[in-house]
Amino acid sequence: MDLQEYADREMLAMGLADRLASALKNSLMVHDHASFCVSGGSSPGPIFEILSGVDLDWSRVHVFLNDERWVPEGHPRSNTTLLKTTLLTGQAAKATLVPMVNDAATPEDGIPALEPGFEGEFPISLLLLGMGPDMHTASLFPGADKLALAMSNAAPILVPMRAEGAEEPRVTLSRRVLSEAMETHILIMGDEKRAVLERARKLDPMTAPIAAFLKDATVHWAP
Ligand SMILES: O=C1O[C@H](COP(=O)(O)O)[C@@H](O)[C@H](O)[C@H]1O
Repeated sequence: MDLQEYADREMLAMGLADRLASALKNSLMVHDHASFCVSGGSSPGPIFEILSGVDLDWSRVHVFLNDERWVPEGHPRSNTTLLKTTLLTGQAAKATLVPMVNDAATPEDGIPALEPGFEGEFPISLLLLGMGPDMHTASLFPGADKLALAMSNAAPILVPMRAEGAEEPRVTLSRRVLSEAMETHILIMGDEKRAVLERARKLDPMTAPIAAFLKDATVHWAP
């Protein structure tokens, strides 16, 4: 694991946005499109806002989430709404969004129509992950009902997930497709998450799902 520390959150947002933009440009030099898989939640908004103004060929970038909360678009907890309002505006409005939610009643009902949208997106060119204070990443929550399936080598692309720590049913990309990404960055902020990450490094991925991604990742942290 490579750790990149920043003096504050503003420096982190600028530094990480710059790293992600460079990685996308490099990927577009050698591939017809870049698949950019991003986290949701409360942390990445400022990075997305900076990235949305970067001049690159967004028309060749396919953007999708690590995971989604099974809520309608426009809901305050919708990761898709976060993406649409912070990243997919300005220059980046030309990017293609691969949907991770639809109007089916449950993730189980919705997944069959969503999975074909991911054809041609793997391996992921550039992966941005977050981490919750319970060591979950994407919607790979410790103790979740389908965690064993989602962490297995035989996992499908998308896995429905329910967990005590999650407020609503979720859909998540499986560990298999996330861990094959060409380049991985992890965003964490605050002393609590830093301490949690240090603990996670010593644990197995079924207890600390973020541990499955640390080996080849760059972790970006600010107080
Ligand atoms: O629920 C989620 O949580 C994690 C961490 O989010 P944060 O609010 O603590 O930054 C996020 O990476 C994931 O995409 C999201 O669905």
